Amino acid sequence: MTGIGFELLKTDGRARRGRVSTAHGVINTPAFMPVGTAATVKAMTSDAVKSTGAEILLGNTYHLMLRPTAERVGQLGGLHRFMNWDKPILTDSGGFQVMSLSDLRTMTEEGVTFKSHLDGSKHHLTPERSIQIQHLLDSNITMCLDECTPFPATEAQAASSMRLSMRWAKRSKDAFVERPGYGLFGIVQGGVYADLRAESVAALSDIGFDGYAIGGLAVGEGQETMFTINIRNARHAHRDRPRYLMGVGRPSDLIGAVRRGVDMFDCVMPTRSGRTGQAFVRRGTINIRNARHAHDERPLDEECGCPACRNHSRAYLHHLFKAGEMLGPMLLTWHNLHYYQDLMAELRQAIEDGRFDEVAGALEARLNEGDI
Ligand SMILES: CNc1nc2cc3c(=O)[nH]c(N)nc3c(CCc3ccccc3)c2[nH]1
Ligand SMILES: [Zn+2]
Repeated sequence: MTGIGFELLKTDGRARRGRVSTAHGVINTPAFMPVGTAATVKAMTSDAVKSTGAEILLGNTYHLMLRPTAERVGQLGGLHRFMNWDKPILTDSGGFQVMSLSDLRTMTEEGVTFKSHLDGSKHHLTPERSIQIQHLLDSNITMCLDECTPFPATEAQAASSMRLSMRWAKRSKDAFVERPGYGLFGIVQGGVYADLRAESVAALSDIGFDGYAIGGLAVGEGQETMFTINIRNARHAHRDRPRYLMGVGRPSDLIGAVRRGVDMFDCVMPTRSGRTGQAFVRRGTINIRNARHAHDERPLDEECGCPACRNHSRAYLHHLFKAGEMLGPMLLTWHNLHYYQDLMAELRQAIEDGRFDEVAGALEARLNEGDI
């Protein structure tokens, strides 16, 4: 398979330290991938994202097909050139965003028809069209078009939804243009039902993909259920291919999922909550808008090397948010992404040193230290 390369460098229990190689560079795993929905990681320049340590970022088929359209981005040389990001890019296939963003959508065997949340115009997304859009975007890692089964769902609903996604996975694979350094990931569905999940892993393995994503989670099922499903999926899915847990998560979710063998993660929490004033720090979370930070001269996190923590006090960041200054969301986004990358770097090092349980345990204990 020309696609993308994956080297499994070290394991410590089920935790894995690996490396994914693509046409635009290498991704050290376990990896956190910042979300850059509309060709921008909101409030961050490409250089700022790079300075956090991120080695790959995510784009969205749904948003970019609506604006500025995939054809426009393709015409301008693809997403890397369009947003001046020369490292790897992964794009989602659009199914999840259609279900969570657009209204008036109809699902058929063929694909999904929906109205744009921007201007109400009508659009049609099929596996073939989604793969073509991601090719026009020049995405290094393309995701199959799938249906993220709603939660909760009965076993019968989850079964028919998963089986549709498996038929779409085959159509996605048939439409994908194989190129060295570019890959296609299948997405496991099956709701919270173990045997449906196993059926989905088997179906995807028979088709053959460069990597396997665990879909249908982080949709309200809760951490324990997510971990339980995740263990089963991780055990079944190929040892020698990357595993991507979609939509996960908070720092404690990341630590727990790395422990259970996951290699790649995405989540809007660090960026979205950063913009609202929520900072993730080694001892938990801080809502900078809270009055108690108004006179606090300490940085968000003494151990953080980001521009917010090196140059500013909590009092200043509190002021920026109260004053509605755009520098506030910029600095908190920057801090959160920097912290997430530091966390992943610490987990990679712990696996390399064979100290994952000890390091992860200490990190989890600090996250619950309380009042900060
Ligand atoms: C927040 N929780 C969450 N659960 C998800 C489940 C699925 C799923 O079952 N199928 C697909 N295709 N995507 C999912 C996503 C979106 C992840 C994403 C966002 C932005 C850019 C690139 C990728 C999810 N996100
Ligand atoms: Zn910081």
